[in-house]
Amino acid sequence: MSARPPAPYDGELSAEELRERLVGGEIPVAVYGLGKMGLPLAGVYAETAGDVVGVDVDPAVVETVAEGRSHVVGEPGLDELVADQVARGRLEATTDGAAAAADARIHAIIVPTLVTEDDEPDLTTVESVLEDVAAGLAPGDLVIAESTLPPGSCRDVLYPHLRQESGLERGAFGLAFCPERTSSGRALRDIRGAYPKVVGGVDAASTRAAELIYDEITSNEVHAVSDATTAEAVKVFEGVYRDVNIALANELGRLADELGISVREAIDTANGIPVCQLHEPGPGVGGHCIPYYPHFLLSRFEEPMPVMRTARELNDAMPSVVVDRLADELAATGTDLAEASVAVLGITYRPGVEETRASPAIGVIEALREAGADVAGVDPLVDPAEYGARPVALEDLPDESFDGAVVVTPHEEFEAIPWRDLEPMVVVDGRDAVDLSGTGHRQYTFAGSRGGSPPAVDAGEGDGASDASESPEPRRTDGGRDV
Ligand SMILES: NC(=O)c1ccc[n+]([C@@H]2O[C@H](COP(=O)([O-])OP(=O)(O)OC[C@H]3O[C@@H](n4cnc5c(N)ncnc54)[C@H](O)[C@@H]3O)[C@@H](O)[C@H]2O)c1
Ligand SMILES: CC(=O)N[C@@H]1[C@@H](OP(=O)(O)OP(=O)(O)OC[C@H]2O[C@@H](n3ccc(=O)[nH]c3=O)[C@H](O)[C@@H]2O)O[C@H](CO)[C@@H](O)[C@@H]1O
Repeated sequence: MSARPPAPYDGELSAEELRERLVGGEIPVAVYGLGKMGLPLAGVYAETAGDVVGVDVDPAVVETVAEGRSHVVGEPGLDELVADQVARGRLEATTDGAAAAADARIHAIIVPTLVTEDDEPDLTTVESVLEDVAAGLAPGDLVIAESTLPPGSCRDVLYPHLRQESGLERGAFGLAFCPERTSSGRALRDIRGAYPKVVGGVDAASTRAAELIYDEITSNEVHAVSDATTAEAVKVFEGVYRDVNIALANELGRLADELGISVREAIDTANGIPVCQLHEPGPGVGGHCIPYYPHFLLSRFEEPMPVMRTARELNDAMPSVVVDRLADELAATGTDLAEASVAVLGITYRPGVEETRASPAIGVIEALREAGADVAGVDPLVDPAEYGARPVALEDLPDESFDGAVVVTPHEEFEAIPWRDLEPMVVVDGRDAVDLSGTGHRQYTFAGSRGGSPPAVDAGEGDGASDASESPEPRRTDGGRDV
């Protein structure tokens, strides 16, 4: 039986030896999860370490990668990287996680960590990967968790689970939390070094091993923190910061009508000093990062967290806020929302990203249907029918006649919408993404436009000139739900 490859954790290798073995392809790596983040990560590990097996439970994903193709859309450079690394035998793919674990010495976990219907962190997917890893774990191995986790998970869940299932003693293998600070659409750039890489181990040897490995992966610095829990907190804090600040922007955006200004213009101007970094108002917060991370704290600890809780509730209410604005604007034209036909433009949570988890469009569709409206959906990446909206192809929009539209996620394909050819309607633009001046449509831009127009500008006026004295009656600003 051939000797096992060098061990990254047990300290037998000096720092220099570990680096040499890693870049020399002598330390096999398994990456569990080949999704929007996992496939780019596996590709970068392959270009660095040269002996990588990607594991995924989806046979279609594995088949695609094994053929040297990427199933992830909208990631510059990923198609070429996967094709090159697979062709050179540096990257393989399998559904057999236990077999991959038996051969690997580094085990990187990057599968989804979501929340249950009760907003409890859901680690079942991570735990299913732990079963595979434990089946092949050997003394000296290093396990790296990249999936975002509630603080304390490596110490209290992952490490005990791995010890119990593998039968290995404490100190026989390493575990470090090394969060993915990556955004869809720029994953390779981020993983290769856009930001410092944070690493934190369950013990000093785990931190050391992770530090040495990521020093080869990233061109940026590697920031070793005190322990795994600190590293887990860093990642969750980044997300919570964003959720709370988006909520603040949304709360300010809702004031635009009563202020009679463009809050977006005011935010852009206020952000002209470093101490102020207000975020973008919008129709809500989607994706499987930001809406979930606050629950990794809210559900786990006794200390009251009113700011995070209120921010989450406020962001969750935003789809109803924009639908209320549509109802008001339609009423101003004599149309009852309950009798209206409405197109929802953009179902995914961000432009160009094929992801609908927690997308604000889902809340907008639900609120429109609850109001009795006839709801259509337009999206180049997903089928609106799967989200309760009648699918309409972008090119068929001129053949339709809607009373209203809500711009939720402005895919770049929407720049081709021939607004002048569409029947006049009320358009609620949640992202300040369209300029309908002179088109005959009645536009309401949530929080106003960057150009300085307040939210409600009749297309006929064109320049949006108005002041508070002309602003409409103060509106109910909580989406019909007391926040
Ligand atoms: N997407 C982002 O912007 C982002 C950014 C930073 C961090 N993250 C973290 O990375 C995690 C993964 O994100 P993603 O966007 O790659 O998710 P994704 O949904 O795109 O991909 C997850 C992949 O894991 C596979 N999978 C599920 N269960 C598995 C199992 N037991 N074994 C092996 N594979 C399994 C799925 O088939 C899928 O291909 C997130 O939950 C988050 O914690 C995501
Ligand atoms: C490494 C990692 O975990 N990366 C995550 C990833 O997050 P993500 O891909 O989930 O995308 P986000 O950009 O956070 O957007 C989430 C939702 O919030 C809406 N939004 C956003 C900003 C704003 O000012 N106003 C808003 O309304 C937006 O429309 C969307 O629905 O990248 C972010 C950096 O881009 C990171 O910070 C974030 O940790």
